[in-house]
Amino acid sequence: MSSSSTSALEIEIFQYTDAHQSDFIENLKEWVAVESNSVQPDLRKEVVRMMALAADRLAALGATVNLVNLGSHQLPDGQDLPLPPVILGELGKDPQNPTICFYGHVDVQPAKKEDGWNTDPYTLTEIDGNLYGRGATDNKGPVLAWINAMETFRALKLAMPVNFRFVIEGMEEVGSLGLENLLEEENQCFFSDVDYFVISDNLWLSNKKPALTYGSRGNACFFVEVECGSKDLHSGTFGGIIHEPLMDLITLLDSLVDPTGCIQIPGIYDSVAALREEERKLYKSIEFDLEEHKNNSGVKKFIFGTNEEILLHLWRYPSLSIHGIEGAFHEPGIKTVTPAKVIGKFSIRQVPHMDLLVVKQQVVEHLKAVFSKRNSPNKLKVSKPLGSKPWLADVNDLSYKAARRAIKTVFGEDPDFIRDGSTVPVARMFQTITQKSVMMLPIGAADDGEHSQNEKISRHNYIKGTKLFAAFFLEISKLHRHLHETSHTETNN
Ligand SMILES: C[C@H](N)C(=O)N[C@@H](Cc1c[nH]cn1)C(=O)O
Ligand SMILES: [Zn+2]
Ligand SMILES: [Zn+2]
Repeated sequence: MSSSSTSALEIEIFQYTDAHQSDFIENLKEWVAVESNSVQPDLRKEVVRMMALAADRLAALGATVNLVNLGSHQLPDGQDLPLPPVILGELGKDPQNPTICFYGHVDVQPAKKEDGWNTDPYTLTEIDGNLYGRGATDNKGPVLAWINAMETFRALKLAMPVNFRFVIEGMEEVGSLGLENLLEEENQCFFSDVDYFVISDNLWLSNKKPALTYGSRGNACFFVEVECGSKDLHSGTFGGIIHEPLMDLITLLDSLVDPTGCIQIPGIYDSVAALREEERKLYKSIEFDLEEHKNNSGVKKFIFGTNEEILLHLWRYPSLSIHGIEGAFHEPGIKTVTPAKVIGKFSIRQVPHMDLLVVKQQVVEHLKAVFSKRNSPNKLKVSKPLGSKPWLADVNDLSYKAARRAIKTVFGEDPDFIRDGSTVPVARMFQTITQKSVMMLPIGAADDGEHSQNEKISRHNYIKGTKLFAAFFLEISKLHRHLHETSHTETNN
C-alpha cells in the first residue's frame, strides 16, 4: 500500500520494483547458495568467493570497487588464516548530493540441514510468501535490497539522488575482525565526504510493523578453558580419582547467572546507567506483542512477564548467554570418556556505559574465585577473544527524519522507534571514528529467525525493503539539499 503523498517518480520506481521481483529473488538465490560461513575456518574460501560476487554486482552498477586486504588472523591453534577482503565501493561524487555510506555483511552463521531445517539452507526456497535460506535476512537480503534500489534508478535512467559509499564485509558474525583499523586508516580518505551511515542488519520489533533502530548492545565474548593433562582418559580407569575438567567447567558456567537471569559476576551492573522514571514510562508506552515474541522464539515462558521488563532486559541491561563447550562429547550415543581439555564459551551483551576492560577483569576475578573453592589442580585459562561496544544514536538526525518519511510512503504507517538487543560491531566504530550520523534501517521482521533454523525474509519485506531504500534516497536527498540551501542562504544574509 502506498500513502496518498506518493510522487509520480516513486510510483514509477515502485512499479519497476514490482515488475522485477523475480530477478531480485534470483539474485538472492545466487547469494544464498554460497556457504559464506565466517565461523568455520575451512569455509573461508567461500566467504572470499562471496566477497567477489558482491564486488561484481556493485561493479555492474558502475561503482568503483576496491577489495581491501586486511591481512590475516590467528586461529586458536596458532595457525594464521587470511581474512576475507573488505569491499570499499563508491558511486557518485555530485557535490549537490548527500553522500550515504551503506554497511552490510555477506558472511553467515553456520547452518546444516540436519540442524532441523525444513529445506536446504543454501537453496533459497519460497514457501507461503517466505524466502527461506541461510543469510536471507542476515544479511544478504538487505544488502541486495539496497543494491536492487540502486539498480532500479539505473535501469530507469534516473539521476541518482545521493552519492553512494559501501562497506561490505565478510567477518561480521565473528565480530568484524580487522575492520576497525581499516576504518581508522580511511577516516580522512574514503569516509571524508560521507554525510550519513546507514546499516540494515537487524530486525523490526514486530512481525508486521516497520521500525527504525537507534541503539544496539555491544558484546564481550569469553572462553574459559580447564585442562587436566594432555590426553582424554577412560572414565572406568580414572573416573572418581581425578578432578574432571568438565565438572570444574560446569561449576564455573553455573556460577554466571541465576535463574532470574541476574548475572552473578560481582560489579557487572555497577556502571549500567540507573533507570530514570521517564525512561521507564517510555518503555511502558512501546507497542510490543509479548505473545508474538514468545511464539517467534518457540519457548513456552519467558523469565519476565511484562512488556516493560522484557524490553528493558533486551535493550538496556546486560545479559549473559552460554553458547557451548568445545571438547565435550556432544554426538548421539554413549562415549565413556573424560575429556582432558574443555573450553566453555559465553558472552555478555554490553550496554552504555560498561567498559570492556573492566568487564574482562570482573569476569576473570569471579571465575578464579569460584575455581579456587574447588581445590582443583587443573589449569584454568580465561580469555576474551572479542569485544564490541554498544551504540546509541540521536533520533533527531536528518537520516531518521528521511527514513521515517520513506517508511510512511512505502508501508503506509509510522515506524516503531526501537533499540536492539543484538550487536552490529561497526555501528559504534563508525560513530566513534567518524563522528558522523549512524542509523539502523532494518527491513527484516521479528520472526525472520536470524541465526536460527529456517531463517527467512518474506517476499513482502524484501520487495518493500527495496522500495523503502529507493524512497529513502529521495527523501534524504530532498532534506539534505534543503538544509544546505537554508544554511547557505543564512550565511549569505
Ligand atoms: C544483528 C546482527 N545481524 C548480528 O547477528 N550480529 C551478531 C554479531 C556478533 C556479536 N558478537 C559476535 N558476533 C550478534 O549480535 O550476535
Ligand atoms: Zn548480521
Ligand atoms: Zn548475525
